[in-house]
Amino acid sequence: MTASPDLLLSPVNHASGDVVLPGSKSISNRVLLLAALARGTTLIRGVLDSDDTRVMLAGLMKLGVSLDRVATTEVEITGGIPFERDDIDIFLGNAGTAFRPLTAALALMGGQYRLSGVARMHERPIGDLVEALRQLGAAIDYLGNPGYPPLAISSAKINAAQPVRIKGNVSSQFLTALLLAAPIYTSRAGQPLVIEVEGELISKPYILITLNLMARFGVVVERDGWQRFTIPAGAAYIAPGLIDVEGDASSASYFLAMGAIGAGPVRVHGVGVNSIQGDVAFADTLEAMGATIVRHDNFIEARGINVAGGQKLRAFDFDFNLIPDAAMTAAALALFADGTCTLRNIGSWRVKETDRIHAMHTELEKLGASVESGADWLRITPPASLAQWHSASIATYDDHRMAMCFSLASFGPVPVTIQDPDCVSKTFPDYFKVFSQLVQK
Ligand SMILES: O=C(O)C1=C[C@@H](OP(=O)(O)O)[C@@H](O)[C@H](O)C1
Ligand SMILES: C=C(OP(=O)(O)O)C(=O)O
Repeated sequence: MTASPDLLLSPVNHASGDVVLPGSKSISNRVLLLAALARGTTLIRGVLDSDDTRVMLAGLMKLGVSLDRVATTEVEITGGIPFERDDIDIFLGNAGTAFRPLTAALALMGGQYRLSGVARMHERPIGDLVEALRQLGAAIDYLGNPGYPPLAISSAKINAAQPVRIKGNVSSQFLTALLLAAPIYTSRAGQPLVIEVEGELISKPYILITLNLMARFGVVVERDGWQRFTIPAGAAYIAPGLIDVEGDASSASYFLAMGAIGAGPVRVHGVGVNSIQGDVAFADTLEAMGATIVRHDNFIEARGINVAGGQKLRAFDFDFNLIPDAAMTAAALALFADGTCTLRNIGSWRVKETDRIHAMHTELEKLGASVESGADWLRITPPASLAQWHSASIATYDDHRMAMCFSLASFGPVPVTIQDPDCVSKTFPDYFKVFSQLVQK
């Protein structure tokens, strides 16, 4: 794919205003699949309209799911299993939340399918999920490198007599995928499906999103800590009628960060105190850095210092394992801190849209920061003075979050160029339009 033209951002001084957030990617793709698997009709409102949800929708349509796009952000789905069509090729771009759950669902459903994505998706691991599905009898072949997409799935006899063991230290999406797909088995079987997590589980709040949404579709998972999950015998999805998707809490992080460094207030609408998304905890990180946060039922507001006027955020040293996506926003904010900032326990960054530890390290250095990094950590010392900032052209590595994070660098004293800004289309096609409406010179 050809890259979009560079975007030059001149220095900005102030940010304030209101943002209506696009729908949550994590909730949208889970709910689209759940509605497709559920008996009955679900109207889903507030669905994210972006690359990641478009590949999920296109995949479901190819599978013969009855799906009506009522409006850009509204989809009506009449579900039921098995899906109508098989023996098809499904392309899922670089959407982890589409690729991993669909792999599990189709492997348990029966039928022949070939699943592929963009080149980077073929470098993102899926072996731990495939191993778990094979324990259940699933027939999955690697069409390229072992442990990675593309995959070929064939019909097989599924049997969950023994607990299935799955690793969760590379991505929580493998456990999410198995949980979401489990009722395809339990609805037809006279026995429960028991999942045991082997070793450490990362990104835990995403599992809570999965369990919450499964419950809304009538499947209550019995849970013993983070170790053991039981989907009861006979458990089947039933359409809840209507689902409203929350605003995306990871997308909210960029705007809340703008309120924190551009005086504010910036108010994001669509997420609030009762959000089921772990990334709302990014507001706590901002508070620790010196921002003032107001939390409401359906909005969060940030106000803070004015870095253009010479003020600084408090430096931090945090474990970011629970909020790996919003953690990138914290890394960009380190440019405005009063000392060295450390991000720990972010090893999953290595296998996301790009190697994010490498990408962050390289691009923050271009702006004048001193950066060190290791297998699962990043340490950033901001430019010592305004004179130490360098104007830079930031590579974005086809990673939407690199583009969105580095827009925050425009609160510094130098112009910043964002390469291939349209890569934000993975989760937030309008990001730079909304950004420009909030900032003032
Ligand atoms: O389940 C989800 O919706 C997600 C889980 C996280 O991935 P990992 O579990 O791989 O960290 C996160 O980074 C991703 O953007 C969305
Ligand atoms: C890691 C991400 O995406 P994916 O759902 O493809 O894993 C992300 O959006 O930051």
